[in-house]
Amino acid sequence: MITAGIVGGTGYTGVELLRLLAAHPEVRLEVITSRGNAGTRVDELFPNLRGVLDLSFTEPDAGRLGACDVVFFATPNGTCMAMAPELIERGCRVIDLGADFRLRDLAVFSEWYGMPHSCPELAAESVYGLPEMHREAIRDARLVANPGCYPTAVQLGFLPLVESGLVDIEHLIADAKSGASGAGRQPKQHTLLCEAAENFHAYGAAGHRHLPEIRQGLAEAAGREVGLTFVPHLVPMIRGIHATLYARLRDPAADLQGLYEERYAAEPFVDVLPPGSQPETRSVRGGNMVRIAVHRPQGGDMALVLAVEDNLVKGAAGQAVQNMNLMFGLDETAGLKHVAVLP
Ligand SMILES: NC(=O)C1=CN([C@@H]2O[C@H](COP(=O)(O)OP(=O)(O)OC[C@H]3O[C@@H](n4cnc5c(N)ncnc54)[C@H](OP(=O)(O)O)[C@@H]3O)[C@@H](O)[C@H]2O)C=CC1
Ligand SMILES: CC(=O)N[C@@H](CCC(=O)OP(=O)(O)O)C(=O)O
Repeated sequence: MITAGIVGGTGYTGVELLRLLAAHPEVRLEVITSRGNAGTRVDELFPNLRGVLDLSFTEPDAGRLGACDVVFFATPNGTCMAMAPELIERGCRVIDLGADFRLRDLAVFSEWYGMPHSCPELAAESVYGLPEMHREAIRDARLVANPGCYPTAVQLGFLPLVESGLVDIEHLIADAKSGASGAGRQPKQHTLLCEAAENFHAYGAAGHRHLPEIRQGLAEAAGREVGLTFVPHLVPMIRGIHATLYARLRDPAADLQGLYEERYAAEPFVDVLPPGSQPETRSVRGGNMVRIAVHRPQGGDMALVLAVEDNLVKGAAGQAVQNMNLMFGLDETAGLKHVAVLP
């Protein structure tokens, strides 16, 4: 059995990790931290875990966490980089669900996240945990940077087009919508029921912190810089991301359906839908699957890609478990085979 710890077990990604790891056949959860709830039983706070998890929250302690095989950070940005060096020194492997190790250029990190980076050496060795791009490197990584929720959907949606050179990569457009759990569990005015329900709006139109992360991944896939307009929106639902992606085709006769089916044929968590499909967020709710449909509206020269994921699963905790499975040589789908919840 692999022993696991979670730092930050009371946020939405933390409790989602608990749900997935409690049912994982190869994992024993040893430590789950919360400074604000230390001493409280996990199932007192989260009754969905009654009878499946006999643990209480503790203070984050490097000694106890460092004895685990793997430690997940489901914490605000800046937390993982403060603790990861000591844990890795103690021999455990680390998966950060936050953004501390996602960006290669640490000046770009500081610009978007408003903090200096405290461990550039670890940043240099960390692996960006998008298995569909970096599967082999993830297997050997000591430190994995789990991608952001929007970047997972947008990169997977664009990858086949960008890798193949079939589209104009200077003018990519990503129009994405997220449910409110993406904003985390901390109370914020814009996610109050009376603000978010019966309401719909864009945010971050001038620049969102996921823009440099998406650009970095797509540039790597393309072999050169890409131009991207990315606009996120908040929709009145709890879970789910829907990304509508646009790119101008350089070869309007290209077989887009065949391209996507071939690129993702061996991927356990990317489902390319039949021609003409329009995926719904509820088709991935609670599951680790990304469902993608590719269109060429009116047979014109624009490629239109529709991608849906659950922001808390493939966009966060599920992808983190997928990465852990790769790091420990397990079946990549272990603990992630459950079907989405519909309706
Ligand atoms: N929500 C989403 O859809 C996604 C979120 N993420 C990322 O995952 C991370 C967690 O997100 P989310 O679950 O929404 O976060 P929350 O803000 O809801 O939860 C934060 C958790 O971290 C703990 N925590 C906060 N500060 C510290 C600290 N300094 N040291 C140790 N523990 C701390 C908190 O517990 P306590 O204060 O009691 O210790 C709490 O359990 C974030 O980096 C987020 O950006 C990534 C992808 C998607
Ligand atoms: C709806 C909503 O507010 N979503 C969050 C993004 C989700 C997230 O947590 O992103 P990181 O993992 O990079 O922090 C936002 O736009 O800030």
